[in-house]
Amino acid sequence: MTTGGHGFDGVERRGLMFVLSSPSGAGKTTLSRLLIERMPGLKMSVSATTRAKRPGEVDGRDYQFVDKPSFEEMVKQDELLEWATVFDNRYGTPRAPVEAALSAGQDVLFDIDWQGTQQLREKARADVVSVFILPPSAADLEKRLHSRAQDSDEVIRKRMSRASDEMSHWAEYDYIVINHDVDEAFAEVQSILKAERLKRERRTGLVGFVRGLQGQLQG
Ligand SMILES: Nc1ncnc2c1ncn2[C@@H]1O[C@H](COP(=O)(O)OP(=O)(O)OP(=O)(O)O)[C@@H](O)[C@H]1O
Ligand SMILES: Nc1nc2c(ncn2[C@@H]2O[C@H](COP(=O)(O)O)[C@@H](O)[C@H]2O)c(=O)[nH]1
Repeated sequence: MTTGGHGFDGVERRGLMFVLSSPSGAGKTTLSRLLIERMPGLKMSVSATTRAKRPGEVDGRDYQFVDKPSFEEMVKQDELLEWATVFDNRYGTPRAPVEAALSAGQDVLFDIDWQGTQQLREKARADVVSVFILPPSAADLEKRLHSRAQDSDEVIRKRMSRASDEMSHWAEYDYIVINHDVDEAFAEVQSILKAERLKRERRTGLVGFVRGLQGQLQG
């Protein structure tokens, strides 16, 4: 995968893929929206899904809503960077917008499950930074799913019964954030992104930058 661009301090670096996963309702969407609003240079990956649109969701903004045959065609044409079946629906990451953003020097934010994260890691280990969001308690998780008021009791029951399964993958992630309070969890996730942007190994322009500094010192 081609990644490239400039850091905010003018030093070239490879773009990164910033992944948030969690059991349903722990707060990925909330934190993703804040990150996109407040972190320049970060672009949201809009997934394709076969699930029904929730009230208030907008096609192309929240998801690309597609039917099953269209999803299968995307898989067949290798248009998805990763895909998985989650809660009986298909979800996948369209490849082209991610590659375009990374090539343009942007970082890309993903709200995807553990299966998708594993697939991204297999494709681009060095460029994936993964964060697992945990709820403070099971009771809070259930309360959040109800307070979102967008899923039926049956759907919420299904999501609660899958939460333990999803959570069993926590140790595969680079960072773990417990979302007690949105502002605190946001500050933690933001710090992770800021620090990862400064990692030496993805700052491809550092050698030249330091040589330039040394030249100035000698000259
Ligand atoms: N720290 C928090 N305290 C209280 N409520 C929260 C907190 N974080 C998120 N919420 C609320 O919990 C609900 C679920 O959050 P959100 O939709 O962000 O979860 P999610 O992880 O994206 O879920 P899904 O995987 O189902 O898309 C929302 O109503 C959101 O406003
Ligand atoms: N592997 C992928 N998982 C995805 C993708 N887009 C979303 N998701 C995950 O699905 C569940 C349910 O989402 P919801 O919007 O129906 O509540 C959640 O865990 C998402 O992270 C994707 O492209 N690939």
